[in-house]
Amino acid sequence: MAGGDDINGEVLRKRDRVKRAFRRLKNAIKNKLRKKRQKDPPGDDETETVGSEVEAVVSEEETQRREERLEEDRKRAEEILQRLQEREELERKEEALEEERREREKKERLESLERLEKARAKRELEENERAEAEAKAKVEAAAEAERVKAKLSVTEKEKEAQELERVAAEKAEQERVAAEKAAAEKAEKAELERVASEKAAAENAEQEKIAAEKAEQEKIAAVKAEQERIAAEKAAAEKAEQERIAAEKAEQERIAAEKAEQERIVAEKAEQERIAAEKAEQERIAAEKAEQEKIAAAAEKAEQERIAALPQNTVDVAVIGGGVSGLTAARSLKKKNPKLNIQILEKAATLGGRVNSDVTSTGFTLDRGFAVFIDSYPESKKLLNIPKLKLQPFQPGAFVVTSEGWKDGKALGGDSGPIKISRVADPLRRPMDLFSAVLSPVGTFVDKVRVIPLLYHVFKSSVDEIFDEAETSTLVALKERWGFSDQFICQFFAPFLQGIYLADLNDQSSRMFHFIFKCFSEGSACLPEGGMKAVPKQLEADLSNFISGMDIATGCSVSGFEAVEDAYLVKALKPDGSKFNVKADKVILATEASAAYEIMDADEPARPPQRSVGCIYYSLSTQPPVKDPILVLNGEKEKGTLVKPINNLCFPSVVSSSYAPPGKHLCSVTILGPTMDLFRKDDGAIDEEKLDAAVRSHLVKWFPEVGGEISNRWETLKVYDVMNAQPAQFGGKYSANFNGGRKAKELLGVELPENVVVCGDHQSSATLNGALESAVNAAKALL
Ligand SMILES: Cc1cc2nc3c(=O)[nH]c(=O)nc-3n(C[C@H](O)[C@H](O)[C@H](O)COP(=O)(O)OP(=O)(O)OC[C@H]3O[C@@H](n4cnc5c(N)ncnc54)[C@H](O)[C@@H]3O)c2cc1C
Repeated sequence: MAGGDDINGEVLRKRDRVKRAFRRLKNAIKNKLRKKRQKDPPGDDETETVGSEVEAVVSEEETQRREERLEEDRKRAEEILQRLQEREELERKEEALEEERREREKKERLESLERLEKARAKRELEENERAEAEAKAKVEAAAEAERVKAKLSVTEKEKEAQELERVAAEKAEQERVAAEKAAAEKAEKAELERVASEKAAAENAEQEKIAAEKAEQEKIAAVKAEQERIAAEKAAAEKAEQERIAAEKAEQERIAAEKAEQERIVAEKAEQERIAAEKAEQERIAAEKAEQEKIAAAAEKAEQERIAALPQNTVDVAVIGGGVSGLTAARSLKKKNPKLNIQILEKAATLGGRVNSDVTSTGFTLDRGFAVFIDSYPESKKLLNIPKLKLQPFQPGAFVVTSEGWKDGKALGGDSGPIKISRVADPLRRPMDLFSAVLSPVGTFVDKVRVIPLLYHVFKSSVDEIFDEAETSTLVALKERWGFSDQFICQFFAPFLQGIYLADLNDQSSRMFHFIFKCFSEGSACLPEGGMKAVPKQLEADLSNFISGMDIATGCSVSGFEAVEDAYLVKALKPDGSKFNVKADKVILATEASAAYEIMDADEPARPPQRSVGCIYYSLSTQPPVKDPILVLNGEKEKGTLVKPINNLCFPSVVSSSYAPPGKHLCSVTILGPTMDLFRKDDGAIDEEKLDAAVRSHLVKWFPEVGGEISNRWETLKVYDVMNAQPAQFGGKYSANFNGGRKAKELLGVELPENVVVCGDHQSSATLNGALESAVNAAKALL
């Protein structure tokens, strides 16, 4: 029995242990749940926080975008709120599930406990029943034993019966013990089974508990994971939100910066616009001012022009051009009618035109191109006070430089021979030269004889008769009419006449040849004291004798004239560009032909070609190589080349000492226009150094005895390059003529308006005489 109590006690202890274990498990679960709730309380203020943060970053300045953002924030906040509510709901559901689970577990445990209690009660009951059965069996066995004993005592049989009874009792006892033992074993087995079952149940329960705990843990882990997920989600959402806010903030900052930049740009632009507007305004004001000034200036200019257009001088006659023809025309008019008011308008700074000279600072007089005054010019003799010019004559004839051999008037050819300088004499005027003239190597003896009929012809013929003759070229006249040899023409006539007419003998008129030969034969080539400018100076001085009514304006270039009322307004410009207008009843055009065409704004149907010439002056401190006042001609066959550029030369200071200061001499070298052109540079100017070198080299060949002087000591004073020196007057429509042969009312094919006449060498002959003559005719025509 004691063993059975132990078993029962053990079962009860085990049951208590199981109960305690369940209680601990239950409490542990409760604690865990409570702690979890304390640890993760539901976050009610999240929405507010997010909302406030959202609100905090909202910029007041963003209007539309801000509203949009607010709307987005609001939606986002709602989403978050909804998510939180969902999470709360989820948690509530989880709690309910948890509660339900707990209830279910509790119920299961209670049921389990009830089952265990019932099993225990059943087992107790069975134990009791078994104990009662055992006790009953014992009582019955005792009663049987008593009955057997009672029977044995009666008889042997009874003894035997007793023995049997004892054996039976013993057997029964053994059986009882065995039964008890079996029962005990059975009970023990049952107890063991129960214990085992309890153990198994406990283990099962423990495993279930562990499983439940594990499940709980898993659930907790799941919840935790879910919470973590939610937290992560929340963190991610928060992070995303923060990032979004940060991005938004950055965006806002960017926008703000952009806005600030835009504002700055706008402000800058506005400033620029303001400056530009200011500038434009200033420019407008300036332009307005400029316009006003322009208007004022234009008005002033118009006024000036109006005033300028008014004639500065109102005269009877305006003479355009202050060369010898213009001066002579004015003087002729004044002599005929001293009451006339005359205005001379001259383009250049000085009067005289092509007859002019410069005086150097060292006292040399340089005519602007070699020129001579021929004292036998008929018009000069009439118009000028010849003695007053203090003319100094050249010796008649010339020195001629030759270098080639000739035979019977024909060139021998071959190389140049030795240089010879020979005199070509005029034995009629210098009988002492007869002998040398005959012996001179220049020309043949026949040539010297043939000069006599030529001289006779020009002596006996008047100028009119000469100009009435049939006109040929000079070359034709020399060769065919007078029969001169090539040698004589080449050595004498060519350089002599080309020096006067600046053109080939082919391009010179036979009339002009006869005329000039007559003048040279009857008179002398002279140099006035003080140079050729003495001629216009005398004319100018004559004009100044007229006390009134004679105005001379130099530096006034006439551009044209127009008829105004019954007069002409002659328009001129002063050197400073200001206008100088003259109202004149009558006009004399006394310019070169080209200028006259321009002033008349006329076509130039017969504008004559112009001849040009060059001249280079040297100063020398020693005696000149030619001591006579004579012209030196280049009689070489080849002339007018780069190495033989000289056409003729003279020493003016030997003719007239006034041309050079004391102790000095002046050498004048003439180079014809075509030869000058050989020394022209690309810009048209003369390469003076090159020309000078060539001339000096040529001079050294002519005068080798003073070659060193020429090369080293002669000083170059000036080079004159005279374009438009003379109009060509042969071969064209308007050849040279004489004594009013050409009307002063017509400018080489251009009819002139009423009260306008023209004069100048182009109207007569291209000489000083022609210019004077044309002036007289023009004056006559005007009055
Ligand atoms: C280098 C040289 C050597 C000469 N040698 C000799 C010689 O030895 N013997 C001889 O007889 N002749 C010689 N002559 C020729 C002689 O000098 C001229 O035939 C003569 O001077 C012509 O005079 P002119 O009045 O007709 O013309 P110019 O003397 O030319 O006078 C014309 C004037 O008009 C002016 N003029 C032009 N245009 C205007 C304008 N728009 N408005 C106002 N004024 C204007 C000019 O400035 C000039 O002063 C030589 C000429 C030159 C150039």
